[in-house]
Amino acid sequence: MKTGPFNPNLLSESVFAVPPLARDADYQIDADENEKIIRFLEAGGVRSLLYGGNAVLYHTSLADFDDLLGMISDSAGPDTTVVPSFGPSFGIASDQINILQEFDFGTAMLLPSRDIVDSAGIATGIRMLSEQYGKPLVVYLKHDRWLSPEDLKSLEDDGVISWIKYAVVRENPAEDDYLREVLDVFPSERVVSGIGEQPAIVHLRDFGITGFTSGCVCVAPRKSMDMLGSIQGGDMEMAESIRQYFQPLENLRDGIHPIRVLHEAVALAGVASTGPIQPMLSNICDETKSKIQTALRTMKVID
Ligand SMILES: N[C@@H](CC=O)C(=O)O
Repeated sequence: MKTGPFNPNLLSESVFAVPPLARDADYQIDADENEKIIRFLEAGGVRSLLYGGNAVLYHTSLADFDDLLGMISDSAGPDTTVVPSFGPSFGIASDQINILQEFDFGTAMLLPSRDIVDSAGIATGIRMLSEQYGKPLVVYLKHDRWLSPEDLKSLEDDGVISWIKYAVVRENPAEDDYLREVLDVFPSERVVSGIGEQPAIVHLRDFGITGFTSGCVCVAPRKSMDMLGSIQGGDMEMAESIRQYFQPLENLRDGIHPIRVLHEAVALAGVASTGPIQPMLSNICDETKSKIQTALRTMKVID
């Protein structure tokens, strides 16, 4: 794993893969299977990994968190940057920082929660957690106006934000007043589109933000990296064709459940055996599996 302070220049150099987390039959983190996912991504050119929602870290125990950090530190290649996520509750986040401090990650992302929070309180939480960690944190904007632009600006002025994952889902990503307000107070070079390939062209081309995160990259890393390169090189026709390439799987994720479908898709694509998913989620049924196989065939990921 690449260690040392997080370098924001990396945000434009690789798609940020957001992998599922493989577990064995006893629900323990399966280091071998997770390493297969990491090697597959690295072989496709990916150099940035974000363990968060798709790894269901919202529900992880402190012991699992420790195992996870050990596993990803050991498994990621020397040129691969890894960002783990923690939280979402303040108390758990604070306990997890004690564990994070035993490892050499450049930053970590606070998972968002919509319940029992308000903007000023979230800002206080981010400030205190960053101070405890001694490093700036990744802020995950998943819900509209979760953090006001004023609070964001004051956090940026205090130097506690590493970068922002912007993932507020809009029917039309081109119409997004909150994203414009965020970009009025925070540098676009440190904002990453956080909803996969589908809104990435609009976010990068029209809003000028930097890179994108993706779950689907875990079944076709080279394609997703090519999409990033096409957008950056101004070949929007190619970028659009790759966006459409990912649609069959993304449509299933949108229609059923993005995390549960990705967890199985990675297994059905033959990348690694992902095993049982972390409770409070459940593995998908056979009917959904066969829909995923059809999508993967359309994408030519499997025969
Ligand atoms: N939610 C997106 C990007 C990751 O955060 C996905 O899973 O594709």
